[in-house]
Amino acid sequence: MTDCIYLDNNATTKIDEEVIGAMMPYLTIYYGNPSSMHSFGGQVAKAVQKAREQVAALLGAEHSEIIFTSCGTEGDNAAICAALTAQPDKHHIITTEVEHSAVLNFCKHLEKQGYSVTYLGVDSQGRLDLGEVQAALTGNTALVTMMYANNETGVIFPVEEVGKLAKEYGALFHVDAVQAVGKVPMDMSKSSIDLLTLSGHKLHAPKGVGALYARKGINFPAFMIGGHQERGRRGGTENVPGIIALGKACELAQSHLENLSHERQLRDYLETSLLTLISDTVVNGTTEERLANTTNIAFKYVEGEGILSSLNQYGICASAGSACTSGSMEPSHVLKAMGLPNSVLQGSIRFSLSRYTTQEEINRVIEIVPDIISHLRSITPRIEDETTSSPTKEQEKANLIQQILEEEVKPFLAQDGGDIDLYDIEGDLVKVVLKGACDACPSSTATLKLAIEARLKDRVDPELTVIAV
Ligand SMILES: Cc1ncc(COP(=O)(O)O)c(C=O)c1O
Repeated sequence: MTDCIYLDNNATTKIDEEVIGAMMPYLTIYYGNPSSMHSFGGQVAKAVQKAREQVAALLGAEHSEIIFTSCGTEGDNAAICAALTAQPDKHHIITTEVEHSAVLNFCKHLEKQGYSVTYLGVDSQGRLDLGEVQAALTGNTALVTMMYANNETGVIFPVEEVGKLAKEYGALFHVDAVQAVGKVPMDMSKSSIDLLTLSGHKLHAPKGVGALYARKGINFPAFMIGGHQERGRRGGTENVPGIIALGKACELAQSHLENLSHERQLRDYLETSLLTLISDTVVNGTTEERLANTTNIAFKYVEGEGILSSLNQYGICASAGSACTSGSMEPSHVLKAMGLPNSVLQGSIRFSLSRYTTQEEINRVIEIVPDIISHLRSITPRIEDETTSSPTKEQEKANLIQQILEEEVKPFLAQDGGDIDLYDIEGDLVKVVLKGACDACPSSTATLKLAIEARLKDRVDPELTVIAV
């Protein structure tokens, strides 16, 4: 299928024709290596430099502050690593529960390495509480990392205010702006942001290229260690065609920033029409601080998967939950963090528009969706909100770990006069404080840790990690 009504632009975007035109010669004619000493490579190095300036211009940054990467995930991981490596004495990170997995899963990984991470929640509108950010900051906080705009709801966080708070506590501030760049004007020269990630395929450049902004003066140890490329901050021969494409895409995005009313008007028309025509329909996330191209609508009492597959039959592409989690029946972690009821969690669909979306396409969607919803509501059992919430998989896992620690490990330790003073279960990480006979000897603590870990891995989940002190 090549011809569809594409309303899934937060997942990826169509490559702009001008972008293709700019990059093609670097796939065919100008294939030199920018590191080469000869002029065939030198002209490519000049083109890469121009692209760097185009990216910098969109961000209001200096060209030396731009590091090319392979994608948003790499940018997020590299920025977080750099911030932590630059401050080896600090071990605390603040992030939010609604991040993309590129940040969320990396933070979970860092917890296993011994970092402590605070995951800030959001309210039912997907908004962050600045008071909670302030309360979480300490002198030990190395980094605050959060998204500019949410990929599922489009809700925009007050990043400048968060950055100012982070500064007060001497913490670095990284922003995952993968969804925001090209949709929100930015000026790093006046910003409180230290590190910022963007990804080419979200702004009409190809997949496989991205960029990271690192404020001048920030110690940025290399994430990928190799050659001297990117001023020694990211080794490896550059993805030249991708970089040229990204530069052009940023130039085009900059000129389009003034025309975002196109997406906004179509999005508002789509949203208002669907809410008016279909009963039991709500918008997820605040409609105040929100990306112009995104609407996340809950069609209550039906399954999102059913809606998507019906839309697909009409050639309409949308999304239920983020692209990386769709395919599983688990409701979106973003909507769950907003504390929304089951009926809303199940039937939520994200429509994300672009500058290519037309009025005719939106009219067609408005024509089709009410029929789809009324048909699905007539043939499927109504999804009700639970009065008492059943435990999630995470809760079930935590309950089993608790049971094993209480009923098996504690009696075992007690045989030698030992006990567990405290334990804490956070996802796949179990922290255990041993006491009594066990705390006298470090080697016996290490042996007990291995024994507890082996039992939990065997009985609960092989991914579990135990820290015992
Ligand atoms: C907010 C956000 N951050 C990071 C990423 C990851 O970007 P990439 O797909 O380029 O790795 C995405 C992709 O959907 C995203 O929406």
